[in-house]
Amino acid sequence: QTPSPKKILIVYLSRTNNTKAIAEIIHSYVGGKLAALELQKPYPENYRATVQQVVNENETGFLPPLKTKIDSIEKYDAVFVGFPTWDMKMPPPMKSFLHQYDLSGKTIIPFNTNAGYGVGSGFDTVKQLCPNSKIPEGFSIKGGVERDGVLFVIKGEKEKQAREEVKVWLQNIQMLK
Ligand SMILES: Cc1cc2nc3c(=O)[nH]c(=O)nc-3n(C[C@H](O)[C@H](O)[C@H](O)COP(=O)(O)O)c2cc1C
Repeated sequence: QTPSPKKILIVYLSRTNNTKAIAEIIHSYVGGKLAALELQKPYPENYRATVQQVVNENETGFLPPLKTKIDSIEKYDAVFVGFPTWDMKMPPPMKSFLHQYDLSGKTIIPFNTNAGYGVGSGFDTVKQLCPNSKIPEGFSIKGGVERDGVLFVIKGEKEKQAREEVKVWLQNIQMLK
């Protein structure tokens, strides 16, 4: 595969590594820089406590401060943004990222993993928070079900299948020649 000539950044949030695995698959096709979003104050280990905190943050519109800093965002033409579905929405830390950096004029490409309920309002929120960006069709795939103790699943056969689906998607949105 010929990588796209664009300068690419792949930013992702991942708690149990499923979204990270998709980020790495995308990276294997398009190259560029990979960056994990880390928080100044990480979420609790406990799933239920995390869900409760996220529900509260969504209610109040709290944007958790990020530890991750992206150097010279202006040099990137295309920014992939990957996040799990949390509370059927975009997780607050990805909202922090999209608020903090000026992404106008860039192509912003969303991707997602979820427990089988889909992306919810996550991709719509990308459109709302990046009104001056070009936003191609996003990619979403079933990942883990932490509620039921199912954590990392993008491995083995599932990883192979995800790799094929990602390739078709990247071709459709013309990020792969
Ligand atoms: C706080 C929290 C809330 C979640 N809410 C949802 C949800 O509303 N719908 C859904 O399908 N999955 C939900 N999930 C499951 C994750 O989206 C799924 O496990 C995803 O693959 C995790 O990605 P990661 O491994 O990159 O962290 C939630 C997970 C967490 C931790």
